[in-house]
Amino acid sequence: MIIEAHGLRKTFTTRSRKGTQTVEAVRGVDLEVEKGEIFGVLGPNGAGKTTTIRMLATLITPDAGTATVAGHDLLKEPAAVRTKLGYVSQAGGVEDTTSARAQIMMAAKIHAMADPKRAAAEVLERFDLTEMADRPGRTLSGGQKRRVAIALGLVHNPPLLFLDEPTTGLDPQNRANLWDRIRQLRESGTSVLLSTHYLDEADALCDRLVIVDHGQIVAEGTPGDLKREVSGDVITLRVDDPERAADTLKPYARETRVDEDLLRVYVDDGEHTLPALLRALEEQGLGLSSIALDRSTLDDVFLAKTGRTLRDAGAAA
Ligand SMILES: Nc1ncnc2c1ncn2[C@@H]1O[C@H](COP(=O)(O)OP(=O)(O)OP(=O)(O)O)[C@@H](O)[C@H]1O
Repeated sequence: MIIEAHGLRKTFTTRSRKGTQTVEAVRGVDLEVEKGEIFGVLGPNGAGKTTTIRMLATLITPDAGTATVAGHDLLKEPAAVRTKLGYVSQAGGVEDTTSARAQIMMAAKIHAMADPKRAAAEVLERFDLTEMADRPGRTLSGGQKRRVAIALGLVHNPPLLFLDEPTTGLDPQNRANLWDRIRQLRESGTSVLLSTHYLDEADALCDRLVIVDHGQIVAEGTPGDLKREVSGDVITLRVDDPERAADTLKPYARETRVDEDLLRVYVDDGEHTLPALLRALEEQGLGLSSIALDRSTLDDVFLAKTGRTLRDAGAAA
């Protein structure tokens, strides 16, 4: 196990002229991350993902809880933990005026590496950055900057890398490219803990994940397990009277959910259930304007656990 955390908590108190405001950002989080896996923390904006990562990366101290990170006690041996991890923040931390090479060499020196020049050259090559390594940071594209940020986090070859929302703001091509690079990290033996509010990212990239909402874990497992737990298929119907349609279709479904004029029907086998559903609606004289059959997604898991979709919860799914 590369991370084992129990009961992590963090409350922020801010004081302003309007008074004191308290936010319980993380409310008792347990995490177990295996060596060599890509582990995801999926949740909407403000769910507590960054706070959780920052606690595990020794950047802020938990109010309660214990953790062992890369073999060291988080609270008693923070300096030792720090030598074992790379941390790439949401903002990325790439400077505008200095070159990627200079920034990475500086990071190598901070980590007291024997040959900073060589270490920088190696990691630049690994991330296909050699060609643009000597240009000022501001001249790099969004995708290139993100690669430099990850290279900065990896220059000392840590066994564990934290990536806070690594692909936010990237176009689809750069996202796919970064996903491949994160997978390559796993292949080279690096354990990765990443946060994301993208369902497809968690689904495509993570070996296991937790879904967090309001500072708590609401579900945990492999993407496949989580989706199976919710149900096999989702039939989404646009009907005249969704509440009455839900009552009509209940006998055929594991679960039904009404979301404004949409009715979601969770079933084991959509293809074979669909004809019976259509007959039942027709018998009840319920008008139907559209129908879709999909495999359940992680958003259905989120919906089942929290009563909201990730989209409703404020994330760009
Ligand atoms: N330093 C701070 N002071 C006060 N409140 C904070 C601080 N840091 C985070 N919070 C609050 O704690 C809650 C959790 O924030 P956090 O950044 O961990 O969420 P997140 O899941 O990473 O969200 P996002 O996806 O938007 O980054 C939010 O309500 C946030 O406003």
